[in-house]
Amino acid sequence: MPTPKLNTQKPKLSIPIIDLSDPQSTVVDQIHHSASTLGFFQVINHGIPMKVMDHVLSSVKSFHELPETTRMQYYCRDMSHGAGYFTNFDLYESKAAHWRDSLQVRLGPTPPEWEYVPEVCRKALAEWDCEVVNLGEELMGMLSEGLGLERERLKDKSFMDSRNLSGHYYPYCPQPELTIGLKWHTDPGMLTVVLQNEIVGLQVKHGEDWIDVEPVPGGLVINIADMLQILSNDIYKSVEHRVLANPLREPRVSVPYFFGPSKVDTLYGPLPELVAPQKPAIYRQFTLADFMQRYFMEELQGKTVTNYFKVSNAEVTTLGKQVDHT
Ligand SMILES: O=C(O)CCC(=O)C(=O)O
Ligand SMILES: [Fe+2]
Repeated sequence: MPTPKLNTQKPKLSIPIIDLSDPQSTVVDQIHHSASTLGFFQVINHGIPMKVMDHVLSSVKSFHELPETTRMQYYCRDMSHGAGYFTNFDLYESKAAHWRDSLQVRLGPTPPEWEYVPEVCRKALAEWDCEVVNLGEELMGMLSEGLGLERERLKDKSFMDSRNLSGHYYPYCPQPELTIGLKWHTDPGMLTVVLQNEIVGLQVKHGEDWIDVEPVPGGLVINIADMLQILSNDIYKSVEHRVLANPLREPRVSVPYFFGPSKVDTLYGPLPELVAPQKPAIYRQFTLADFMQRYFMEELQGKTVTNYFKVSNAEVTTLGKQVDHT
């Protein structure tokens, strides 16, 4: 009898789907587990009506499908009015061009000048902002609890008052293997909530593998970003992700909504509650201005920014303060 072949293939990992209508304590555990491992999860039964989600996706899609001359009225590569539209957002800096167009809107702390936001999207995006702010606070509350902190701790405005969204459009790419939709990166802020249509493309790094984030009807993708990894002293993981160029005729539409801090001169670092002599701070303190400057520098060099702010072994710290060896 032939010996049965050992199945050496690894089981296919998938991004967990968390049902927010499950009992709170289960949800907190599941969110804590996903945030500390893959750094990504999806939520369903989050309370945001499907109609609102569909409206956001369809209005973003409509904008990107307007005649070029109409779209170009909104073309703007800086965010001085709180809105911008650009093809290949990092065209002037990146080594590889991205096969994607993006509409970008800053929602907070200062609202956009709405006349600079494409008219077809105004209503849907304003409505989306209200819904996602609530969901974001809810999630932050549960992420706080997962760390054994007061529910309100991470909901603090100083961590989440910057709110931005992108309306990405990934059109059909004739040679998808030769380019990318969006290069690998980590998100700089605290937490990202991604609404995506039914076209797959987003992938998350896990070891040497890339895991597809399969679209789930009514689901929203949540990922931990760099600042939250740092604040949690590496308990939560900000994980690299990318989007493949779209090989399908149907466009891929996605709307990530980014929460983060906004005060450029406030000091950030691991929360003192999460630092103890046996759990020293992994990161030093820094200002948001330092952080953002580094984010773009490291990105250009193909590195993640969090490494840059790590305390070197010689300067192990306790209670978030540098230990003075002199
Ligand atoms: O398009 C997506 O699904 C994700 C986009 C993304 O990762 C980003 O804009 O940071
Ligand atoms: Fe991202």
